[in-house]
Amino acid sequence: MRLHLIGMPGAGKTTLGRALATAYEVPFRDLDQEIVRREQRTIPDIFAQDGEEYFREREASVLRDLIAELPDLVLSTGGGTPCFHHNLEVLLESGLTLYLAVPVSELVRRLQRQAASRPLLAALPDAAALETRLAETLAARQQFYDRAPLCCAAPACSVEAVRQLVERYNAAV
Ligand SMILES: Nc1ncnc2c1ncn2[C@@H]1O[C@H](COP(=O)(O)OP(=O)(O)OP(=O)(O)O)[C@@H](O)[C@H]1O
Ligand SMILES: O=C(O)C1=C[C@@H](O)[C@@H](O)[C@H](O)C1
Ligand SMILES: [Mg+2]
Repeated sequence: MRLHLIGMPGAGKTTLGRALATAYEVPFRDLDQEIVRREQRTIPDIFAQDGEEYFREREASVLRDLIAELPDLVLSTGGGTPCFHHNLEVLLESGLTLYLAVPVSELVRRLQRQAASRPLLAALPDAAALETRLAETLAARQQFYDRAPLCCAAPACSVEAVRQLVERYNAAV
């Protein structure tokens, strides 16, 4: 089984993905972490040294590599992954994709202390600016996220809740 998690930065894709992989007893990969491993530098460094376009190309190619390599996989994507280089089509065709939906107010709470490690959110002066940026980003990305066949909304999105969603989905198709 391949299960892909998509959603905004701070939605909990990495945290939940790791727990789901343990529960399903399949390998876990985090796309951001795989890019960092292969590039031997952090995401802020990649953005600063080579720009977002380069990052998006690496993201698209590492995504395709992981899917080709691992028939069983829980994959946590980056927040922007489904929105570039036809990655959403790749995700939809190669596994079951779940959108982890979290309100902007909750994302602000979670990301306030971590914005510096996320280049697209760095250098914002305060929580209000972070909230505006996240709301604009979500508005642009919603059309991609909404194409996932499964959606789980915070705070109900536990490992058990996702397992039930997947079970119901598989029984229905
Ligand atoms: N269900 C949850 N409830 C509260 N906080 C959470 C929950 N899941 C994750 N967090 C916290 O929110 C922050 C972001 O979580 P995480 O890194 O898993 O998100 P992400 O979706 O992978 O983000 P990114 O797209 O930036 O990689 C972390 O500090 C994490 O501890
Ligand atoms: O929302 C985004 O576009 C990003 C989210 C992170 O997961 C990283 O993939 C990177 O910082 C870009
Ligand atoms: Mg993550």
